[in-house]
Amino acid sequence: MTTNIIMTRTSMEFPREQTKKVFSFLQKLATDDSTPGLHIEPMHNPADARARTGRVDQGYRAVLFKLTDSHSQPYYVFAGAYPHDEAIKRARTTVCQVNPVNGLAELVEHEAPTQNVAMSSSSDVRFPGTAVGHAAPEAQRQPLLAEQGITYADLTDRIGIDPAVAASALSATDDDQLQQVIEANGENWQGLALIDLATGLGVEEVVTTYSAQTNESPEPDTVAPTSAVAEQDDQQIIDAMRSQAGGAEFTFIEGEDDPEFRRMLEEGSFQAWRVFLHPTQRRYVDTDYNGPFRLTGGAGTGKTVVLLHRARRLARENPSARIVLTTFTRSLADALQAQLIALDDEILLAEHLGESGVLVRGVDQLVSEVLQRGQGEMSAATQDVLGWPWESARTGTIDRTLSQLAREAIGDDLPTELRSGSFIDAEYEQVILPHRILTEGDYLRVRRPGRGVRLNRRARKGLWGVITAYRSAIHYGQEGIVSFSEGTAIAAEWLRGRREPFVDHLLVDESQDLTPVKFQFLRALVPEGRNDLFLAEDAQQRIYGQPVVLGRWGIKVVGRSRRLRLNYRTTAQNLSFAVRALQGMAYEDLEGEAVTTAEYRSARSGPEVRVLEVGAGHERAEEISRLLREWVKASNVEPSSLAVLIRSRREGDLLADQLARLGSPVTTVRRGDVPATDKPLLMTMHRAKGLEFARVILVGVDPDDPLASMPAQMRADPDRDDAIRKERSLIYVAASRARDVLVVL
Ligand SMILES: Nc1ncnc2c1ncn2[C@@H]1O[C@H](COP(=O)(O)OP(=O)(O)OP(=O)(O)O)[C@@H](O)[C@H]1O
Repeated sequence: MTTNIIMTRTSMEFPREQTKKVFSFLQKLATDDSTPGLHIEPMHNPADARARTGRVDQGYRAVLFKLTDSHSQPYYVFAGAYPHDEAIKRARTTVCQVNPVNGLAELVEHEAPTQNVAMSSSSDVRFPGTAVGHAAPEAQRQPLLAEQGITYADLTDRIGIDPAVAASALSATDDDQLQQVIEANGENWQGLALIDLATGLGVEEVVTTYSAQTNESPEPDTVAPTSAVAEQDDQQIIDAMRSQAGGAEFTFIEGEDDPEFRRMLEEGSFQAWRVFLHPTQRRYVDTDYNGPFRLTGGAGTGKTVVLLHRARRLARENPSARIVLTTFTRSLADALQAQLIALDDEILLAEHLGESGVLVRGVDQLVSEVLQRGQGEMSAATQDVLGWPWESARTGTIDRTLSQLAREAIGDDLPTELRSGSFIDAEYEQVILPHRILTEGDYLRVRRPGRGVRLNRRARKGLWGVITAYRSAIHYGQEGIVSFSEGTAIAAEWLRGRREPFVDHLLVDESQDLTPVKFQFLRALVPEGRNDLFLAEDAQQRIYGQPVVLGRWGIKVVGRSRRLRLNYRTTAQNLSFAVRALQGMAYEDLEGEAVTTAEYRSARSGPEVRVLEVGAGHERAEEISRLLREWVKASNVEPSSLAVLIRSRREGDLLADQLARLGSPVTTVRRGDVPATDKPLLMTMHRAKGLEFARVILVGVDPDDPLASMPAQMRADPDRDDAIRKERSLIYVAASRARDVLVVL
């Protein structure tokens, strides 16, 4: 008989070489559970009579739970594939149930996790008889959770955590110990709830997050918590798994034709992010907001994943909606589009502004399209931005740039330290363009909050002289050719004057890198309303531009902005190395609020970050070549998931030549897409933004001095504090690209 398969979030984590066999096993199981060779067998003396094992190959077994619904339809919960003995042990000791406290479906180990976590003798927490460990010298420290006032009863009676797990968790005195408890218990909702508590989330909020009721099941009655696990019938468990809250851990494969199943078999891989969202991520995907909403979160917390799911949700709800998904650059937008298709290959993609479906483009591409649409109608907009009426405008290369003119500025009105290209470009983009300043008088009066350097009257006059020279250069240059930032401001003005909007819902990734004119443009692109603007940002990953406060540029965020805290990408070791680069530096988000890293956590652990001291030049290239060869040989990593990240393009080109000569050729990634390749990748740290790799070699970074790799000319920037902030962010961005292994040279 055809069976339904229910997959669990962590069930797909088996060695790569088992993938084909496991998929083939699941395919046969979905067709008929009596297929010869599957060997679906019950257990001797199991903790749960529903437990079964099935034969994947000679040495591997699948762990399953067989449920039968009220129409006698069979369901198999696939709980993973393991070497024979481990599979038997897991099948005998795991229970499939509805948690009696919170109504969530779960697979729990019946035996207490045996943790050697030290228990504090000074704790006033009462542990049950199964408590583990004894007071060690180190245990004089306060247990981590008790320090926040969290009690055993909070964990077990209010949140629903297993008593033995709660006891072990309460005795952990630091993050590492808590991590051990979480890993020993299998990566389930209980671990996620403990991570949330450790990041400072209150018990009440954790109760709300991990509860079947508060996550609005479509049929709340059917997933009501039961008082006795023994009374639960299979239908109850199936309903709990099918509820919205259950979707964080369980997914239903409805026969062989199920699209996710089909793609899993075709692609030979299973991607958890497409299916299992953290309850907090799910909330930001599904909630409607009356106005702009801002989602913040550290590197790898799944901001992009939320945006993709949200775009799909909006598109499914209203197929005629015009949805735009945008980000800082064109290549990141291309990557977003590829991920969107990976999430849903049937999604309707739009080609142009104003079409139904999801249009995925970089902000500059959107600006170009708007300028194109406005041909012949731009005179009011160009008048407001540049001071003369041009019917049309398009972006292009300006003959005499601001930087050149600043360097050439004569006379003593412009102090030498302000003759920096990056400073005057920033002044133009951050102050002059967004305020639409057209005269010296306006510039002398304008307030410049957020700009690090104060300017007196004389300096402002000097700078205005450069701006005037620049604007005459464009005026007398090729008519209608403007820079990208000018084009963005002009497009924003033109959109403001139009009645017919092009967009219903706008979703923006990497918002921290956008300039004020880009925010003005985005605000003008979508009319105010329900689900109009959804911005994802991480202030600590800002490696371009200047700090921006949204409210100043017409974007009024609705309610309190929200934060994702759980890092899905990197191991705890890599994350902790990455955040070290930010220490001692203050960061503010798009609403001017301070950002800290204290609450970031990773659910996975891995090897320590290796820091190797090697000389520059040939020695360095040899070390990298040795590491890459070693990694390529390891059978479980694709060469293209290995990356070498370096500070400058010039250094990168040199290194690529050296590596080729040493017999370790790499593919250098410049602008544009990441090419398909069977070689390891080499790129600048800037270029790696938004990407991720299994293993990373970070070249030329000193962990004790994150500014050591900062180019000399940047140290001389008049806005030095901000340049330093960005340099630290760059190391944070680069180091947080590594999923499993990070080596720093
Ligand atoms: N619910 C989830 N289940 C499994 N994996 C997830 C989940 N959410 C995110 N991930 C994975 O975590 C990684 C980081 O996700 P994503 O790129 O969305 O994070 P981000 O916050 O946008 O990161 P960054 O700001 O560093 O670019 C990806 O590999 C993604 O697939």
